[in-house]
Amino acid sequence: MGSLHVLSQGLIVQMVLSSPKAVELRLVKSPIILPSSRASSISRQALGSQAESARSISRGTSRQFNVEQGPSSNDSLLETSVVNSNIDLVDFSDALQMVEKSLKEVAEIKAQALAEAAEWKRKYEMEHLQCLHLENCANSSSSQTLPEIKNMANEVLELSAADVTTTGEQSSQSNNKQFICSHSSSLENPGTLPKTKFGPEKAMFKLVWSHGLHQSDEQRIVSVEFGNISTEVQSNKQILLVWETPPKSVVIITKPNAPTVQKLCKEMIKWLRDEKDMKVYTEPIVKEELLKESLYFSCVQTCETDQELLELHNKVDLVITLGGDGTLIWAASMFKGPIPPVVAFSMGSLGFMTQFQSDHYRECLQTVMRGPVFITLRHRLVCQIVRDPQNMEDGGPEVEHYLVLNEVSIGRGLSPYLSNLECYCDGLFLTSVQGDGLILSTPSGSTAYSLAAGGSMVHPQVPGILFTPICPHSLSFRPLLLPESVTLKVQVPKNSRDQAWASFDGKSRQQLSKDVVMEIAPFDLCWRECLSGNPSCLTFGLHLGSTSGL
Ligand SMILES: NC(=O)c1ccc[n+]([C@@H]2O[C@H](COP(=O)([O-])OP(=O)(O)OC[C@H]3O[C@@H](n4cnc5c(N)ncnc54)[C@H](O)[C@@H]3O)[C@@H](O)[C@H]2O)c1
Ligand SMILES: Nc1ncnc2c1ncn2[C@@H]1O[C@H](COP(=O)(O)OP(=O)(O)OP(=O)(O)O)[C@@H](O)[C@H]1O
Repeated sequence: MGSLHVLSQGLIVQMVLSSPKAVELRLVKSPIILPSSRASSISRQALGSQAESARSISRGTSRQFNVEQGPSSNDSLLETSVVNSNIDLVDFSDALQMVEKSLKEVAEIKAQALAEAAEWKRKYEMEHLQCLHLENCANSSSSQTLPEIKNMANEVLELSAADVTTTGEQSSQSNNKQFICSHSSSLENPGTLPKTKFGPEKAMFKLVWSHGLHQSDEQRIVSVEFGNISTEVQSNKQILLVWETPPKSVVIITKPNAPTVQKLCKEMIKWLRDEKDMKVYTEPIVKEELLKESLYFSCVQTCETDQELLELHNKVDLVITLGGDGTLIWAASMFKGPIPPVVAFSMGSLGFMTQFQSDHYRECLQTVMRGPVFITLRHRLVCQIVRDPQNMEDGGPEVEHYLVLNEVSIGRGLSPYLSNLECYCDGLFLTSVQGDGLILSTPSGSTAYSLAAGGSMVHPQVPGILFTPICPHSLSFRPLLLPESVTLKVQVPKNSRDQAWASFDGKSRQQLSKDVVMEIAPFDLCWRECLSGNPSCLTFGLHLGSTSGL
């Protein structure tokens, strides 16, 4: 059988492959320490002439070394064997590299297959859930629950997710980019648009992991299942949005009653229409104001009905906000499902989430429209208020739901008493909050009200729900950071002295009396959207820098 010599710390060890499964190690000469310079010069000289014979050894042919002759062997014999050992090591290392490369290829193919399988599973599950939901609807017209809302959202997605495929197959196309999703891969002929329910004006884009400078920074998606992406290592990467077809339509959301904002809005519309040939949407009230100024603005599109507003995400490629954080929150609240990428220009007082300078809007929009650009994916929470119909006096809706980008806050309102809120996490009793109230916040909202109440600042890429008490009475209660997968329930107990009030991103105050239950869960369309490759992806907070703002 074959034998291989290894020089290790001055010892020559012979590895003898005595049978296909057994390797025997023999110490054949010890200790011989060659000066490294000498050994390497011998190696270099010998490499050319010995290479072929060494290769034949590594291939398992019959060449043998004479070093076993023992102490009587002369120096040149030893040097030759050392040289041969080095050459063997080179070949051995080459072979190992080939094995490693093959293993990597196999792992990549496996990851692609897993991703594909998971996507099919996800589609099957979505269809299954849809069927269940339709059956439920047919069986009863009872009040909606949170999972039902999610199902409805999924239905919206399913409608939108025709003709799309996910990541895997494209990943080999680029050496330094890993696809998260694409929604153009089903296009057989790149010149034709896919048969989706989106208007032809909707642009195509894909999301890719942005790699660092080093090859070792590569991330691989190993599992793509029901809205969850698992990677081999934790993601610390920015995500790149790459346009596959140029964006063609934008909606501009403006802060009201601000003359500078109105002025810029007009200027921006003209630039987008005349120089970029873009379709521009605004809110109806903004269009009315514009038309008072000039008939030129009759080209501006708007959403007159609620239904049109619901479908806006299918029509626009970008959302532009002109205002402060409040305007960005307002823009988010307009979209009940996915949100197209948002470019937020700072024209407010603080502008924590509005990082683009309005003075340079042309350069900025040009860069965004050209792509690729970094994006931050931000999650929202869906909050549902469920009222007991028997205790309802005014015949209002039994179930109401709200989407928040920042937080839902529950407080004592004008009541002089401590508020008392029973909190459950995934159905299990968590705690009873006694104090001024409680804030349930997203990582985006962690820098807003929650921060003022002593909560931690959480980077938007860290998934979680912040559970922050407001002025807690008990010293034993502290802010918590919960996983984003949980569903929280908050209830005013029967023995509470007064009712509570909930507000959503600082708006839409709702009374929470003792019969009311409030459920809060992540509105997890975000990743799901990306994965399903929906062109109207819920990507949020487009930015040009390499860091996302905290
Ligand atoms: N004590 C407080 O700090 C407090 C009290 C009530 C509401 N708020 C926050 O105000 C938000 C509503 O904002 P608005 O602009 O419509 O109302 P607003 O006009 O009253 O502004 C509130 C302030 O909060 C800032 N802000 C909003 N979202 C932020 C975020 N994610 N990170 C950092 N700062 C943020 C705004 O820039 C603004 O300066 C609510 O969601 C709530 O978080 C804070
Ligand atoms: N398009 C809109 N329609 C109705 N209300 C809006 C609209 N845009 C913003 N608002 C509201 O106007 C208020 C002020 O807007 P915004 O927060 O953007 O300005 P600001 O307070 O000057 O800036 P900042 O939030 O950065 O301090 C907010 O409460 C917001 O909800």
